[in-house]
Amino acid sequence: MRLSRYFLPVLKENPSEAQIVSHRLMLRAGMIKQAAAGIYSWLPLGFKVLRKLENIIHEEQARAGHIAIQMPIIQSADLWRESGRYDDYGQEMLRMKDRHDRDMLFTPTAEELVTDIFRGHVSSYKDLPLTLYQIQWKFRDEIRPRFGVMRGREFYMKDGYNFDLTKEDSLHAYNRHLVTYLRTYERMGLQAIPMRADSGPIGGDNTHEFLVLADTGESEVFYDSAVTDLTFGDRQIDYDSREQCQAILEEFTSKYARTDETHDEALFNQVPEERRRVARGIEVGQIFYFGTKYSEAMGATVQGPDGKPVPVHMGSHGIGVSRLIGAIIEASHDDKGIIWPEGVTPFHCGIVNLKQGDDEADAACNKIYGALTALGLDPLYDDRKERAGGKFATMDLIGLPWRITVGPRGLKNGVVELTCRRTGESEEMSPEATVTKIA
Ligand SMILES: Nc1ncnc2c1ncn2[C@@H]1O[C@H](COS(=O)(=O)NC(=O)[C@@H](N)CS)[C@@H](O)[C@H]1O
Repeated sequence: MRLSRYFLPVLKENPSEAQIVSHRLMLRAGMIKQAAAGIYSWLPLGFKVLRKLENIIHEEQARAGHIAIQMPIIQSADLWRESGRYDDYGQEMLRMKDRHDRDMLFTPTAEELVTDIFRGHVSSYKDLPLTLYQIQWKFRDEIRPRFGVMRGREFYMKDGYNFDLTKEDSLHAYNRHLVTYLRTYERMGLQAIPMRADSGPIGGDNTHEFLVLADTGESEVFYDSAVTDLTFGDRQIDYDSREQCQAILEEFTSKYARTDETHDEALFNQVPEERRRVARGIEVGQIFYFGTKYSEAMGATVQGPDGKPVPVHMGSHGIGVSRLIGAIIEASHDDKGIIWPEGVTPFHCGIVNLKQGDDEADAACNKIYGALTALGLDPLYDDRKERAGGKFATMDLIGLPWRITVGPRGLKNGVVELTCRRTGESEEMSPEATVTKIA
């Protein structure tokens, strides 16, 4: 992309309404623009990152054999009356009436809707196991939306729902989701620690939240520091193997790690004192097992092996996709701006022309741009007639992992400068060498 033809409305000043660094940087880098309290327009740079996160989530859900669907964002209240949640859900639910005066609502989550889809089409245990998921906008009328996309009212969520014949089968689905989440977050450059949590309005008594440690996190967490040494890496897991998925659950959740809602001081004191940590975290996902809570209420049964109807065992599993962008920035920034992990960066590298309009410099930039694009990499070429300092400041602010700086002086010696955003280190090399180095 050439910056002269892009739409990147960066801000020079820190917006006064931003209280945490991710909110401040998302506004300054021209990623979002507030449309109303807790509701944002996603501008090109932010929207590009959102789609990168979506792609990673779809890949990891497919790897686990979960099937993508798309459910509506406006739902009928009737389904929620069947489960009894229409009244229970409280003021967070945005309710409305259509022109025929029918009660409708803006989906805060979709257990009822997906159960209705299931009960209408699946009737035999032979069709199980089945996990359906979507990545879809949600609305929760938070009393105090704040911190930008971190606690919005309209937000983007991956929500997945598993349907199984027995509790054991459903707990395997739970473990399988834990495995996919560990790999998903690591691919985004994050360490998200699974912690015992409270199930809240979703229900059930078995749930883990995934938290990214951050001083600005809304959740208070208590954990054994040994959990921060755990990494999933590129393990090859057989997602159908109960033993392998159970072993991952035990490896990543046997040490003490809990949110304040489930914290147990006595248990915590059994952790060696030098390993006890109290901190704050950002909840970027949660997985639940809630048995037959919705299937019994809504008559979602299958014919069991003995021919008798069995209400299916279910769980639901969410990832806060828009919140993740804030979490990644909280975990990866410096005083000059964002530092995108390579797996989620909006552009692979920036190209800065120090003398736009100079034939040799322009030709070199176009050549590098063409070579990177031919390799499937996505460069952002700052071809504006702007002084170097302003171009560097923009590149640092938007946080691309690499910057290639091209100027007439360097070219006379056959070199350009390659700078790594994370370390700030620069190295002179030939234009061809920079392409090879960052490909
Ligand atoms: N107000 C909000 N703003 C941004 N992200 C949110 C908000 N509320 C929840 N989330 C994100 O959405 C994730 C899933 O939400 S949840 O309530 O825990 N789970 C569910 O809704 C389940 N139905 C998952 S299918 C949370 O872990 C969090 O990362």
